[in-house]
Amino acid sequence: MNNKSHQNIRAVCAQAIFNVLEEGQSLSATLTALSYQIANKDKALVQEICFGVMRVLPELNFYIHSLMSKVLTGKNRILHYLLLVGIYQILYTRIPEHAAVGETVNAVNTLKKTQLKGLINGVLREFLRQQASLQQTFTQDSKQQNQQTLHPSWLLTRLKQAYPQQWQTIVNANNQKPPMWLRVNLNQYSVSEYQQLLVEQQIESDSFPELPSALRLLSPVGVNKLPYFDEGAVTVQDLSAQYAAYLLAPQNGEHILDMCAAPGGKTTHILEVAPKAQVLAVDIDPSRVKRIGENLARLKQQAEVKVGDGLTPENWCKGRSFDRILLDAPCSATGVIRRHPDIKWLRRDSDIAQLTELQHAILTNIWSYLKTGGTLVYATCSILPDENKLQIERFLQENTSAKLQGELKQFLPTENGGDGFFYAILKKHS
Ligand SMILES: C[S@@+](CC[C@H](N)C(=O)[O-])C[C@H]1O[C@@H](n2cnc3c(N)ncnc32)[C@H](O)[C@@H]1O
Repeated sequence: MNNKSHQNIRAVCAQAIFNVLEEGQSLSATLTALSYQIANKDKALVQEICFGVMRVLPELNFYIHSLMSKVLTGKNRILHYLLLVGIYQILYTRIPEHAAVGETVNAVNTLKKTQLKGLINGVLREFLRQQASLQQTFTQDSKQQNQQTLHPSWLLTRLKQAYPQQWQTIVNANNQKPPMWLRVNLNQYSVSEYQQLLVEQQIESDSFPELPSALRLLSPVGVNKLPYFDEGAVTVQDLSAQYAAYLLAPQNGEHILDMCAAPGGKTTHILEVAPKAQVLAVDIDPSRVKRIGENLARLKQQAEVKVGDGLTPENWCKGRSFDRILLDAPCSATGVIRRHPDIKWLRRDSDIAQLTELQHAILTNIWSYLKTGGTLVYATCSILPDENKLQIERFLQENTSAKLQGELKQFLPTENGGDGFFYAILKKHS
């Protein structure tokens, strides 16, 4: 795309946030769709603003509701989101105030609402005048206690119930920017060898003794900065997600089903651990399935890749059976809120029961394709017991051929550590 199609980036941010909060689109998907409007040099700032607004949304809304007697609605709703973009920059970026306000006010023209330029300018300037007292009210007023957690109340209720001692730590971890973890391809480099390559690029990292492949970068970088990324030397993958392939313990020559596999983060790890395993990777979403192929190609790995529904395996794997199955089930993603803060505003309490039923149905359908003596690893990036512990307890009660191996693993998100994740290893007996 040429530069002419690049827009005022504050306007693009307001549009992206509108698409998430009014249209229910995921932030990553909407930013991909809008990316042709954003110059490469601006991409990091757009990400920073949009993800940041999602992270602190209740705080920004509190300021706007304090400053305006009537919030913007209807055809002018997009300007409400532009105001969030403006205030976020003032509070959370190093952009000088005058530039943050000036650029945000200019975006009103791009959004073809020129008649409201004065209003947007006025609200932002009033915010600058009242900033200190508004911030104090937000952080200290006991009426704002729920809002201060920056989480929706339905999720807070569930977290408090499940983790009466830890919910605050979870909420704090969810409100941080996520660390960037790498999975080193041990077929190419040891962790210490790759760390050395990183040092040569002035990229600092920590290793993590518990997992042989994991490295945490002290500050995130674009993948184009990672040595030999295109040659498959490393994959970007959170620490907790890296347990999946080790718990599955695939062996060369075995038949493995990677169910709900897209975009293939765990498929490629399975093949790094057992390069001669016969892997079938299946996912319901054709556009995401394409990305499994791209990831396999980067790592020069072979697998059978199919679009298929976990609810109807008879349509795509009739007559086959597997030594091991990884079911990385669709879930609330409540363990990865710090990576996808839009989840807080896209999910509804009622989604949890629906997801729990979907997970149960996929697990039950897929179980009959596991050989006797085989292993199934059930995984989610959720921290809610309904999708995890209670799900597995119900399955064990209903299926006498299933036995739990080892303990259930519920990882909670930790600051600078891994995401929230859950694993259960199930063995099939006759
Ligand atoms: C947690 S993501 C998988 C991440 C992947 N395993 C990885 O490591 O890269 C869950 C996946 O489940 C897929 N999915 C949702 N419902 C499904 C269904 N009924 N059958 C198959 N896949 C489904 C989604 O398209 C999504 O890609």
